[in-house]
This record gives sequence, C-alpha cells and structure tokens, in this order.
Amino acid sequence: MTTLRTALRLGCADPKALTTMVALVVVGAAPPLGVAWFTKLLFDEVGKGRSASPSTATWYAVAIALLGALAAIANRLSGYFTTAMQNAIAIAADVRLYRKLDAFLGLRPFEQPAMRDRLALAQQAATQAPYAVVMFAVDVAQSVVTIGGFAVILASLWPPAGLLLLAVAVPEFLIQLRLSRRAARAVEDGAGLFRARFLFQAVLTDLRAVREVRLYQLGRFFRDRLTGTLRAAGRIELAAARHATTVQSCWALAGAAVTLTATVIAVNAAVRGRLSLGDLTLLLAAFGAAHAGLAGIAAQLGEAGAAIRLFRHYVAVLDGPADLADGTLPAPPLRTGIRFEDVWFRYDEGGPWVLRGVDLTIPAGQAIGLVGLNGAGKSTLVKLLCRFYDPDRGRITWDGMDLRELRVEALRQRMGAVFQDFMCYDLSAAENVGIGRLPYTAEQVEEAAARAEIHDRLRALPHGYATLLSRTFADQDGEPGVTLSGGQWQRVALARSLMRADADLLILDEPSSGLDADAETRVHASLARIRHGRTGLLISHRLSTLRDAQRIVVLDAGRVVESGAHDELMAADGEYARLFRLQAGGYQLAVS
Ligand SMILES: Nc1ncnc2c1ncn2[C@@H]1O[C@H](COP(=O)(O)OP(=O)(O)OP(=O)(O)O)[C@@H](O)[C@H]1O
Repeated sequence: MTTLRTALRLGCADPKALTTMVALVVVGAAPPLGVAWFTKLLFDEVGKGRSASPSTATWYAVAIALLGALAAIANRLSGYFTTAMQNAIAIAADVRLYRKLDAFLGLRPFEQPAMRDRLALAQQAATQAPYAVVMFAVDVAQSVVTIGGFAVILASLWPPAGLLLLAVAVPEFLIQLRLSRRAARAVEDGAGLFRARFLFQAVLTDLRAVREVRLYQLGRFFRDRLTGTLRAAGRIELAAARHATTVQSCWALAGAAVTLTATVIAVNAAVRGRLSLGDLTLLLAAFGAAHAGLAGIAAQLGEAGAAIRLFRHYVAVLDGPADLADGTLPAPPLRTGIRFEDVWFRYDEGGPWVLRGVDLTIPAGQAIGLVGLNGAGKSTLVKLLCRFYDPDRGRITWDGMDLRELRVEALRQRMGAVFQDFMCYDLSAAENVGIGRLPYTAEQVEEAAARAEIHDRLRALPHGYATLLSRTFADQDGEPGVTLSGGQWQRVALARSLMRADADLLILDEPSSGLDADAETRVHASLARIRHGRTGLLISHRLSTLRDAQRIVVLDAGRVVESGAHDELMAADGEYARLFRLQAGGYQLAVS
C-alpha cells in the first residue's frame, strides 16, 4: 500500500498538468460515442433509400467529422500535458532518491552489490511506476466513459452482450496480472547484468580508461564482455517476452471466438429483421470498442503491475534504515585531542581484520605522521576518523567524546582532508577548489590555490579560474575545457582541502605523491606553515616529508608497531629506520 501511495504521490508531482491532461482525456473519450451514434443515424438515413434526406445525411457526416477533429485535438493536447507530467515526475522522483542517498552518512551502502542492484532498479522504476499508475487511473476513468457509453448502447440493443464481455475481460485481467509478475522478475534478474553493461560501456568510453584500453588493445576484450552481458540480458528479457506472447496469443484466439459469437448472433437478428442496418453497425462497433477498451485496460494493468513491483525497490531505498546512527551532540572545537582506543575494524563480517586493536593519540595542535606498507590500514584508519564507518570494537574519541555521539555533519565541518584517490570534477577551476568550503569567495579560492602552489597555473588558463576543467564537456562558448596534469590535479585537490585550512583537523593522505620535486618541497613548506600549531594527520610513503611531524606512527597489518619522533625511531632502529634508510639509500645511490 505504501508503494502505491508513494507512486500516486509522485504521479501528482505537477497537479496542473495532471488535471489538464485528465480533463482532456475525458473530453477526448466522448467523441467516439458520438461518432458511433451519428454513424448509426447516417446508415439508417441512407438505408431509407429514395425517401432519405441528403441534407440530414450531410449534417450527420459533418457531425462525425467535427467529433473526429475534436478527439484528435484533445488527443494531441493531452500528449503535451502528459509529457509535462512525466518531466515533473522524473524530477520529483530523482530529487527524493538522491536526497535519500545523500543522507547515508557512511560508505557501506555504496559497497554492497545487492544494494547497488536495488539502486539500479530504483532508478529505473522511479519514473516509470508513478507514470504508469497515473496513466492507468486516467485510462480507467476514460474507459469508464467510453465503455460505459457502449455498454448502455449494448444493453439497449442486446443485453447478453454485457455478460459475453465480462466472460472475456475477467480472465484477461488475471492473465495480465500474472504476466506482470513475470515481467518484473525478469527485470530484477537482469539488474546485475544491467549494471555490468554500464560498466563495460563506461570502460569503452571513459577518457581515463580508453588510454589503457588502447595501449593494451583491450577493445575487443571489453566489447566481448559487453556483448556477452547484452546477450545474457536479452535472453532473460526474451524468455519473459516469449512466455507473454504465447499466453497472449492463446488468449487472443479466445477473444476472437467471443467476438465471432457476438457477430453471428447480431447478424442473425438483423437478417430476421429484429435489428436495423444501423442497429447492427452500432452493435458491432460498440461490442468491438468495448472489447478493445477492456483489453487495453487489462494490458495497462499488466504494465502498471510490473512497474509497481519494481517500484518497491525505490520505496525500499527511500524507507531503508540509515547506515550509521547520527549523533546528537555538537562537535566542539578540538581542545585536547583525538584518541583511538583499542579500535578493531573489518570491512565485512567474517572478513579479515584490517585494524587490530589500534591505540593512538593525536594531541590537539600536533602533527602526526602515519607510515606503513601498502595495505597496512592507514587509509582505513582515516576513513574511521571521518566516520565513514564505525569501529567493530573499541572507540574513537574527540576530546573524550565518542565520535558516534557527535553530529556527523558538525564533525566533518571541523575537518579538512585530501584523499589518495581524490576527485577531478568536470567543473570550473574555481569550483574545483571552492567546493572544499561552500559558499566560497574568489579570494578564498585564490589563497588556497596559492598555498597548494597551483594559483599561477589556474590564473593563466584561457578563462582564468572560470575555465572548465574537462575535456569531455564544452564550456558556455561551446569550446572544450582544459585538463590538467596529474600533479596539477593533485594540487587542485590539495587546494580544495586547504579551503578548510582553519579546520580543527587536517588529514592529508599522500598529498604530494604526484608532485615534482620542486613543487613537493614548496608544498610541504607551505603545509608545515599551515599545520603549525594545528592538529594534523599526514600519511606519506615519502618518509622525508614526515620528518618534521611531532610524532610518527608506524602501522603494520592493522597494529601500531612503533611510535615516536623521527630521531627516536631512527635510534630505535626498527621498521621505520629500515624503511627510511632504504629510501635515503635510493636517493644516495641516484646522486653518487
Ligand atoms: N572498501 C573496502 N572494502 C573491503 N576491503 C577494503 C576496502 N578498503 C580497503 N580494504 C582492505 O583493507 C586493507 C587496508 O587497506 P588500506 O587502504 O587502509 O591500506 P593503506 O595502508 O592505506 O594502503 P596503501 O599504502 O596502499 O594506501 C587492504 O587489505 C584492503 O584490501
């Protein structure tokens, strides 16, 4: 019931367009009745032979033509308002869906294949179902007028025709409902393939992917995967269509038999003089139209039924539980520090532990460097700190308060971060930097860009900061945008995080891995100035960039194995000292 209610509510997204369309549909339903009636009168008039009045017959013909024109105009206009209604439904449905997705506080819902399938189905059904339900209701209303009118005509000419119609209509409705279930199941079964299709299409068209696809000559490989996916999806769709066609064809034979029965009886009555020629025409037209009308409603019931079944996925996403419970307390400015207390975490229940009892303190006003081999759990630790996930055991505190007690939005407003896999948005240069803190001013953007050593490059772009950073979209002049080098993009991402340079906590996960040596030195000097007296967590494989951190923490397989200042760790001669010497040795070798 909630599903239907939600669909109906969305279906009424543009009440004006809806009511106008309904009015036009109802107006358009009346002319066929008039046409049938005037055709009967015309035939009866012509049937009088010599005593027929040519002017009366002409008037009947004019009336038929006018009614036909009225129906056609009402039909066109209702088509226009239907489009307006569809647009409004699509916008309202998407707004609700994406607002819900945006309300997920963490990352888990986006990492679950079942949830992604459901989401794909929800996106598909979001506009279809509300439209199908509304159109079904409208067509039923229209058909009540048309079929009701024809039913009155049939009842006055030959009452048993109504029973004959019911005998054919009721099973037809039941059959369509059954077929709708099967059709919806076919779409559900193909959801994974549907997503895979988009994946392969993206690989074959995405600017970053096509580079590798060209170099490794993977076009054929991915095309074959795409074709395989399309074929598999096609097989599911065709199996459902084959079943529907078989059932519907058999049923069409039954419908034809009923129509034949009605025709034979009516013709017999006419031959015996119980019906006039006009009556016979009217009866056959009325029976055919009523039958077609009922079959049309049954087919639409099937379509609406399938759409509603799929729409359950949309409602399930909207009504689904929150992924993380939001806290209730405001996040105060950081005074004492952040603590990881025996934090255990794994991405999947039953999966390997990624963090295993991490104890770590980030005192307020200090910069901590985090070091470890690939897969040690550094980025995971950052993700927990941003509260994208909650620890399975232990807790993380902000001035002694469990992160889970704080309002997530408030907590994140106190953080600035640049992630390893940062985003390159197809937006202007100013927007690419400024969205780090909305709303932004041009001065703030330029200051952040200068700190990240990218201001001169952005200012020198064809339209300065207004230049679109994209090669796949055109700017307002129809010109393709500009794209930056990898290191320049990284500086833009860094500038974005520096829009929050005054944040209580600055997290920098490999902020300079793609920077040239000159830029790296300058960026780190700039970062050291910004971080001075601020709380920061800096992750880097380039250990020399962490030297000035007050404390360096070494993570190994999800555990803190060493902790101390650079000199202390070097003196301890442990893992950090080994890695540092290895890197330094590499540089020495290169120099000598
Ligand atoms: N979203 C995820 N779902 C499941 N497992 C994940 C996810 N992200 C990371 N992992 C796993 O967690 C482990 C730690 O990954 P993490 O990214 O935290 O390591 P890291 O120390 O940052 O490594 P690197 O130096 O390579 O960036 C890895 O084994 C990885 O496979």
